[in-house]
Amino acid sequence: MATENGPRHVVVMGVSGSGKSTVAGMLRERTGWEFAEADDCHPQANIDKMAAGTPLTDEDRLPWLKALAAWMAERGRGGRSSIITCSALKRSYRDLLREAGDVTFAHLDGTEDVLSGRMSGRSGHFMPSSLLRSQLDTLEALGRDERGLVLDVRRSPEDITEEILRHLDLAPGESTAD
Ligand SMILES: Nc1ncnc2c1ncn2[C@@H]1O[C@H](COP(=O)(O)OP(=O)(O)OP(=O)(O)O)[C@@H](O)[C@H]1O
Ligand SMILES: O=C(O)[C@H](O)[C@@H](O)[C@H](O)[C@H](O)CO
Repeated sequence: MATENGPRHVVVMGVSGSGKSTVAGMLRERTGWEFAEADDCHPQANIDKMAAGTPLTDEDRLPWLKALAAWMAERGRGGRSSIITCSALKRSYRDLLREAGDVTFAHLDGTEDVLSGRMSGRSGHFMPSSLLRSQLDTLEALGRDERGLVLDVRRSPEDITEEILRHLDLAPGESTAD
């Protein structure tokens, strides 16, 4: 639950194929908040590495996470709320992102079965389904002290979006562009 009246930031998180882009797109439509897709912010070396089937290391992710935190913080300084997609698999990664200000994590949670089906059902994405296991092994669940919520990916994207909006205390249908 948000505790401030200033700008807020939502990180739609989860492993590959969990629906981050889909849900974040709906949230953006509903809120009018600024949006960044973390996959677009990876350096090419990271994309190439994942496309070749090699998981990223902490070192690979660190500059990328810092850049995402800086992007949110910059919006916040301008009084603007924002939404990003980001795997945010480890608590230490989320600690970095939290430095941006009032950050809520919406974790899209699903089993390997469901997620691998979704990954193989899409085309033209650099991420191979073979990396899903390492993503799930790396994932650290949200701690009770971390601001956020967990959503089952078997629900519809619309339903998930509504729940995130309710969690943020944003009435359904309300446009809150700020
Ligand atoms: N709640 C949902 N129910 C059913 N299908 C979904 C749901 N959310 C997303 N999908 C579908 O699952 C696939 C993966 O979704 P999406 O690309 O949004 O995931 P992602 O987490 O952004 O993936 P990545 O991090 O690998 O880019 C897409 O084909 C999308 O249409
Ligand atoms: O931290 C990571 O390993 C990456 O961000 C991955 O999660 C992918 O970029 C993303 O999921 C696209 O499939």
